[in-house]
Amino acid sequence: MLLKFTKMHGAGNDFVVVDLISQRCKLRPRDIRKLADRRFGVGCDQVLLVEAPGNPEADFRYRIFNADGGEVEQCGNGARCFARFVRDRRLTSKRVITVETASGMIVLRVRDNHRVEVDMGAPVFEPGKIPFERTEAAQSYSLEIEGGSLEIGALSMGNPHAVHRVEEDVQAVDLAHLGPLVENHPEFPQRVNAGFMQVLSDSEINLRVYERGVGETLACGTGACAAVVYGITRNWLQDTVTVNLPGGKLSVSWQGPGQPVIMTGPTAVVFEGTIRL
Ligand SMILES: N[C@@H](CCC[C@H](N)C(=O)O)C(=O)O
Repeated sequence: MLLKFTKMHGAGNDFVVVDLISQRCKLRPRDIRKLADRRFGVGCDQVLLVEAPGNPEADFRYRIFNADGGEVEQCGNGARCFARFVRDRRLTSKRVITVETASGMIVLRVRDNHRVEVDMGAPVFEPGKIPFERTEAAQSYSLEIEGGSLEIGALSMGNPHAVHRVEEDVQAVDLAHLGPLVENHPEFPQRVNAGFMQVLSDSEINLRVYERGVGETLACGTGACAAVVYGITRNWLQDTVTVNLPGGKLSVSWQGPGQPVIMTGPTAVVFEGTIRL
């Protein structure tokens, strides 16, 4: 089977985007892993599928697969690339696009200079909905790791996140070691994306994210939203924050509980291609 795709990235978080409206094809987990493979395939953190919506209120259905082949609920940087893709391919001419995801509807607003603003919806703190095996929601939790404890914030941005604040330079964190310990912690039954944030001021943070099903990424949009929300709930941050990630900058705003998180950032097309699966 020959599959057409577009390789894109948002602040270095890279994607293989596949239009399943104009071409018919059923991708199995092993096809996803091959597309994501940086040596034997195209290479990406996530494969994004553009499909016709099931819900009449949506313009498209947006499906997301991590590099390990698992389908997940949400991807913020991918959402921006999704908006650019459907406009570049003339699947829509709208600048405000509503998409259906596994965790509900999100709204994408196309701005100038290939930037897109995403309304990610409100963060969810109830442990059962993250899911996180604690009985009550708290501002922070102590997570047992290798006999010690790590203070984290835990919340869902449609997908699960744990965020830890470091006092030192975030580049000094041994993410290759700590990331998998947090990602696979038994109290997160569906695993978790693990963010490590350094607060530079009340409006700027540095962030590194070890993504569930991927490993360290150059940027994680939902991870940036989760870190800013956690920082605001702890009174470390004000309502609009610049997030510096290894691959670029995102802007995240949140007005407080029940309000949507708004994330803005860049999109880029790297190349288009065809692959035999
Ligand atoms: N890179 C994404 C998040 C992708 C999904 C994540 N790895 C998960 O398993 O939840 C983003 O930009 O949000």
